Amino acid sequence: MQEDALYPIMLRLAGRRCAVIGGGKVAERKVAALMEAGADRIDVIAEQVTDTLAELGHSSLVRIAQRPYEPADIQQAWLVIAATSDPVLNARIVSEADALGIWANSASEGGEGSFVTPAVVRRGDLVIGVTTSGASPSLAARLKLELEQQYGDEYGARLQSLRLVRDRLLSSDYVIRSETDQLAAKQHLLRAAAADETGWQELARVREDLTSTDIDIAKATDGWIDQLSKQLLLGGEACV
Ligand SMILES: C[C@@]1(CC(=O)O)c2cc3[nH]c(cc4nc(cc5[nH]c(cc(n2)[C@H]1CCC(=O)O)[C@@](C)(CC(=O)O)[C@@H]5CCC(=O)O)C(CC(=O)O)=C4CCC(=O)O)c(CCC(=O)O)c3CC(=O)O
Ligand SMILES: NC(=O)C1=CN([C@@H]2O[C@H](COP(=O)(O)OP(=O)(O)OC[C@H]3O[C@@H](n4cnc5c(N)ncnc54)[C@H](O)[C@@H]3O)[C@@H](O)[C@H]2O)C=CC1
Repeated sequence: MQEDALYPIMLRLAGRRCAVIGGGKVAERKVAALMEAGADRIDVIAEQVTDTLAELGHSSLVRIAQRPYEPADIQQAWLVIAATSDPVLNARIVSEADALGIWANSASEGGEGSFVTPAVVRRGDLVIGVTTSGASPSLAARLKLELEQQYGDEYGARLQSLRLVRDRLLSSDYVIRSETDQLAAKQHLLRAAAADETGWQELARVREDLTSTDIDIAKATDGWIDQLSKQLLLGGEACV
C-alpha cells in the first residue's frame, strides 16, 4: 500500500460551515464547487476578492471578510480550504485546522491537509470525482472532460428511475411471491435494473408526461419490476 494513498469519500455539506481563505481565481473555483455540492454557509476571508466572489458575497450563502487571515476565522468551520497566494500561510492554516479536527485542504501543496479536491462530473445524483493524487491536476481535468462525453445528462434521469425502483423493491411491504430469500431476489432484480437500458427510459418518459397523479409513476415502476421478474425469477412474478 502506498503511504500517501488517498481514501475517497463524498461529504454532505448542507448545514455545515465551510471557510475558504483567499479570494483569487482558485478560491473562486473552490467556492463554486462547494456551492454545487450543497454548501449553504461559506465564509471567505481574503485581502482581495475577485469580482465574481464579491458578487456572491451579496447572497446569504457566501459571507466575505475582506482582511488578512486570523486563526479565529476557522474555529467555527467544519471544512477549510486554504487558497491564498502564500504557500507558507496555506500550510499554517491547514495545520491549525488539522489540530482542531477540521477537514482541511491546501490549494498550494497537495501533500498537506486532510483532503484534496478532485475534478468533478455531475449528472443529477451521479457524482464522479477524479484525482491523480496531486501528480497532474491537468490530467484530472482532462479525464473529467472525457467522462463528460461518456456520461451524458441521461444518467440523471436513469438514476431517478433506479431510485424509484429501489425504494419500491426494498420497502418492507413489497414481497416477491415465488421467492424464499426475499433480499437475495430483490438484489438480483436491482442489479438487473441497473444494467437494463429500456425500463428506466420508459419510467423517465412516464415521469416527463406526468400530468395527473403519482399513480402513473407507481404503476410504471411496478411494471418495470414485473418485467425484470419475468425474465429473472422462477415464479416470474413480483407483487405486493
Ligand atoms: C493537490 C491539489 C490540491 C487541491 O487543490 O485540492 C492541487 C494542487 C495544485 N494544482 C496546481 C495547478 C493546477 N491545478 C489545475 C486544476 C485543478 N486542480 C485541481 C485539484 C488539485 N490541485 C488537487 C489535486 C488534484 C489531482 O491531482 O487529482 C482540480 C482537479 C479541482 C479543483 O481545483 O478543485 C482542478 C481542475 C478542475 C476542473 O477542470 O474541473 C490546473 C489546470 C487549470 O487550471 O486549468 C493547474 C495548472 C496546471 C497543472 O499544474 O497541472 C498546483 C500548482 C500551483 C502553482 O503552480 O503554483 C498545485 C499545487 C501542487 O502541485 O502541489
Ligand atoms: N489547487 C489548484 O487547483 C491550484 C492552486 N494554485 C495555487 O493556489 C494559490 C492561489 O492561486 P490564485 O487564486 O490564482 O492566486 P491569486 O493571487 O489570484 O489570489 C490569492 C488570494 O490570496 C489572498 N491572500 C494572500 N495573503 C492573504 C492573507 N494573509 N490573508 C487572506 N488572504 C490572503 C489574496 O488577497 C488573494 O485573494 C497559489 O498558491 C497557487 O500556487 C494555482 C493553480 C491551481
